[in-house]
Amino acid sequence: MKIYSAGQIRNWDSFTVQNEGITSLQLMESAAQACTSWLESRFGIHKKYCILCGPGNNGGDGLAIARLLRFRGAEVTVCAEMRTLFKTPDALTNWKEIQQVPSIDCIDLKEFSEIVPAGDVIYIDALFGSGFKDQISGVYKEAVLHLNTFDNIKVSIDIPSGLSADSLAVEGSAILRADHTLTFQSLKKSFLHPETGIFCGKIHILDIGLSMAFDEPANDFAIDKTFIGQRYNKRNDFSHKGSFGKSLIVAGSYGKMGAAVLAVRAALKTGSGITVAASPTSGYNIMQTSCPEAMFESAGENHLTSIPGGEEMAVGIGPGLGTHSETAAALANFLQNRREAIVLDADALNILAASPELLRAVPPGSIITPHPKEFERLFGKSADSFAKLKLARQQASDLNIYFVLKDHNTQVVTPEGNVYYNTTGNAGMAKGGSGDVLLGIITALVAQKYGPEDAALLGVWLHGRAGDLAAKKHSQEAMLATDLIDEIGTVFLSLAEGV
Ligand SMILES: NC(=O)C1=CN([C@@H]2O[C@H](COP(=O)(O)OP(=O)(O)OC[C@H]3O[C@@H](n4cnc5c(N)ncnc54)[C@H](OP(=O)(O)O)[C@@H]3O)[C@@H](O)[C@H]2O)[C@@H](O)CC1
Ligand SMILES: [K+]
Repeated sequence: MKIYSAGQIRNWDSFTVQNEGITSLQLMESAAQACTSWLESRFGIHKKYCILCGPGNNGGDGLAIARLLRFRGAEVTVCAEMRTLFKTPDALTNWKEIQQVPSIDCIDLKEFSEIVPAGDVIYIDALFGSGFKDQISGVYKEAVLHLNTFDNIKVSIDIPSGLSADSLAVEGSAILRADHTLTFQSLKKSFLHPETGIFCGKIHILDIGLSMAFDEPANDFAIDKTFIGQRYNKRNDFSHKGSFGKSLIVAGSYGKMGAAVLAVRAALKTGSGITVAASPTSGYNIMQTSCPEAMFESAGENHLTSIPGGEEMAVGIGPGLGTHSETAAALANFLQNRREAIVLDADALNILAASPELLRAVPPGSIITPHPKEFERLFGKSADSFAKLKLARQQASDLNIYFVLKDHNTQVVTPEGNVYYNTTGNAGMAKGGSGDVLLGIITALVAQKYGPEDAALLGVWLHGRAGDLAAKKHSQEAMLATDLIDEIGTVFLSLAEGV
């Protein structure tokens, strides 16, 4: 799914009006109907709503929702700024319609800050949407700050008010903290960054009938199920283990063999035909017992002192390696001789951070998977996640490599400057071992001849989906990286069925 900017969303709106033979007022009605149906299916009928309406079309949506909810038997109060009222023709039309509907209470927004919340009222935020600029002030700010103190359920229409669709909010500005955001047709960029996404609560994408023929270039994408379905290659019945390639997982040191085992098990479960663990000899028994399906290649005593060439193999390096100077030298030597793309994580990245000149030796097309601290060690501190992404885009292009920036919505950054936000995964995955599993998954996909972009995209999506299934079974608190590996099979089954 493409992620359009606020300006492009406006173009999408106009395109739909021009090409689908509907008016902008009908589009507003369609948006209001989608929201009303969602509210009823979620909260039931005959509920009490208080709808805060802003001056533009987001406010117009709120008014149309108020009318539809009232017709369906809900108790509805509308709060709007009576001094300036509504600025767009469609919002004004809906304001006139509201006057015809019996028993909708209308109160001035300036009185809202005096309101004491009633426990059973659901608050709808239709103050500002994609036309919002800068920061909230005056009566709108007071309303948002007051509403944020309520424990009641808060539902934002399209975007939490005060949040821009495309960028970080102005520091210190008021933003509505929603429990749910009902957004139209596609995700907005700000929903996918931690500083801004935190205001959205649970995000629900509603189809309001924007034209599917609309197509403008974009550099930002969300990795969703349809997208993955197009990139996943089903196995054919006449394959043998050689068809699925060989993975070499270079991982582990004395006391850190767990990370190596997780990466190797993940590679095995992701379908690598032949999987070899290159680890220190002290980890031999651990690896052979935990992963009998894998082969073992000794590459040092207690830490790695050499890295096998891995010719014709997909190579993933990093989990549990440690940063011993001999291991660092082995990695430097390997990079200088390796031509084909590789996957790097964890201590491999820490070694690169200590010798940044080595970054230039990373083969083109390689995938590196830093968590926020590892990225900072490699490229320095960024002011925020938007600035970090800009830096990652620049580095991916300069170094001709792919980044997997691990985060709440992990981002895959390509050398061409595209960013793909992952939409699977949960907070239960923010624990030791999860990154080791991701390295194993991506390496196994590279072994199966996925190009680096598809391996990274499919890898992060699959990893997150397996994490979601593990959380469902065990809870976010109790789930382990091994539980995640156990769910990889279920994800493949659903992919093969096209679900
Ligand atoms: N996408 C679609 O296809 C569809 C979109 N729809 C809906 O339309 C919404 C977008 O509507 P929109 O463009 O009218 O903008 P919106 O967010 O209501 O705000 C603009 C108003 O706020 C004002 N304003 C701005 N910043 C301000 C500030 N800091 N402080 C104070 N005021 C400020 C601004 O004033 P101005 O800048 O013009 O002076 C203007 O009056 C979208 O989110 C969705 O809900 C659906 O109806 C149907 C299909
Ligand atoms: K809103």
